[in-house]
Amino acid sequence: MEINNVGISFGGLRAVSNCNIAIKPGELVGLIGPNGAGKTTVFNMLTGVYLPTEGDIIFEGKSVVGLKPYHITARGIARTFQNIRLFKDLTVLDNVKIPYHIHAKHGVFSSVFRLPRHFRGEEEITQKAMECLEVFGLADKKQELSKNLPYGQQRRLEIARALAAQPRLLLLDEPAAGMNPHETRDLMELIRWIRDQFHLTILLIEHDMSLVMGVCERIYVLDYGKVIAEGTPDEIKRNPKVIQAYLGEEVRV
Ligand SMILES: Nc1ncnc2c1ncn2[C@@H]1O[C@H](COP(=O)(O)OP(=O)(O)OP(=O)(O)O)[C@@H](O)[C@H]1O
Repeated sequence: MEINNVGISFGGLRAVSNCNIAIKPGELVGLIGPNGAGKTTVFNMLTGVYLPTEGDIIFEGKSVVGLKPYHITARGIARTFQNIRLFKDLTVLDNVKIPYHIHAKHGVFSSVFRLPRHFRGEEEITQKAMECLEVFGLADKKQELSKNLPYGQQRRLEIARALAAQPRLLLLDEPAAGMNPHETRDLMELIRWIRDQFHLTILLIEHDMSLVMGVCERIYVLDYGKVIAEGTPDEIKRNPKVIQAYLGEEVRV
């Protein structure tokens, strides 16, 4: 994935400018920066929520700029949100089944007329969704309404649902927000594991510096909408520009 000279303005505000980020297949990369630096805006441009004012975003050799979020998901990019956005009144299982339909082979025709192909397709989707829930330790919660899960499990379910869209690039917006240190550590191990297991590329936004440093192989730092540094966790920790950008914020490294 390549973000080439991307920028966006909201009225007079340059939220992101001249942003260049390149991620190779299989990398686990962090995107960090102080509050309001433009991290979520970058995710919103990658997923078609916002249209960049300039620049291009190339995924697997083709531009995704101008595509609708649904089409971008179908092209292989899935995300989670800073504020959990589950289908609250659906069960845990249904939350994970829905994205599998993007790739379902049984079409609308066989579903409307309840043809055998529809039932075979549904069975296959249920099985895949259950396997996905197993990975996230949520299989025994399959019939619960997602809104009734404890917070940490809702966060895991959101990642499970993103994974169910069978992406090749997974974007995680503060996946550990609100989790306790124990849950956070487990989640980070899980993120590494799913990257390896499902051959994913992952870009994640995270506020907890120790966490980003521990899990990511490479990090980009945004400040006032600009990439001010890129490097390994060690390089980033020592980078004077990064230290300067974080002055006044609590930095846990
Ligand atoms: N739809 C919008 N309309 C106007 N301004 C916006 C919009 N979306 C984002 N912004 C502004 O763009 C800037 C970057 O916001 P963004 O949410 O991307 O930052 P962030 O780095 O993700 O911050 P945080 O760490 O606090 O989540 C902020 O000044 C924000 O107020």
